[in-house]
Amino acid sequence: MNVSRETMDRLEAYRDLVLKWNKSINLIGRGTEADIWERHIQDSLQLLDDAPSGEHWADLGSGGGFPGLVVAIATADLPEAPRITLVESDARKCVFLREVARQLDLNVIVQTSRIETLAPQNADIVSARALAGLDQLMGYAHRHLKPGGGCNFLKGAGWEQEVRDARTHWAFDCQHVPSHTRSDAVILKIRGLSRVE
Ligand SMILES: C[S@@+](CC[C@H](N)C(=O)[O-])C[C@H]1O[C@@H](n2cnc3c(N)ncnc32)[C@H](O)[C@@H]1O
Repeated sequence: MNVSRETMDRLEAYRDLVLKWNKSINLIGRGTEADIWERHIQDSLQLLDDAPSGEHWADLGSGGGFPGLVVAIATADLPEAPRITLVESDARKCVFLREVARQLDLNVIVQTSRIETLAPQNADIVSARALAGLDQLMGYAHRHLKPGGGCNFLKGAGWEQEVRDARTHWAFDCQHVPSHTRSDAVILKIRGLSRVE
């Protein structure tokens, strides 16, 4: 996707910080370092279609910041950049996330917390990648979504079965968009999420 020179500079600075900190904290798999641009950054940028200005976006289990911090960087220059909350239980990863936000001057709040115990975030959009199966993910997201809000999940192979399984406990509309970065992956856009009684 096309991004401005300023955004590209920030993304490159973020990439360098991930690679530097990855020597001491497990932010991304070592085997994916050489491929960080496509495998992690471009992968996360795919969610940008759903980052309208002025909204609250909560990214669950952010790890090293994928996809939430990438969305924050790519929207930083919008007149009303979305407010982005990164939820991560690992305190060391949160130190990293805060340091990136400070260095790149991002509109980001980092919550060092388990998703299940954090006060409801009332988010317009909830995102996650590589966190949990869809059924469990919906339980996490439901707690933090405002009425009418939606979920954008990056999902790998097996996503169709996950959607079928999740329908046991959840009612929802689901659109899937094929990933540009991985042939077996999709972006799942979930709307109208409610618990099946
Ligand atoms: C496999 S990593 C994925 C990280 C990132 N989303 C990515 O795709 O690179 C999952 C992350 O979620 C965090 N996590 C797992 N369960 C959590 C929970 N219940 N509450 C908060 N964070 C959690 C872990 O500490 C870890 O950093």
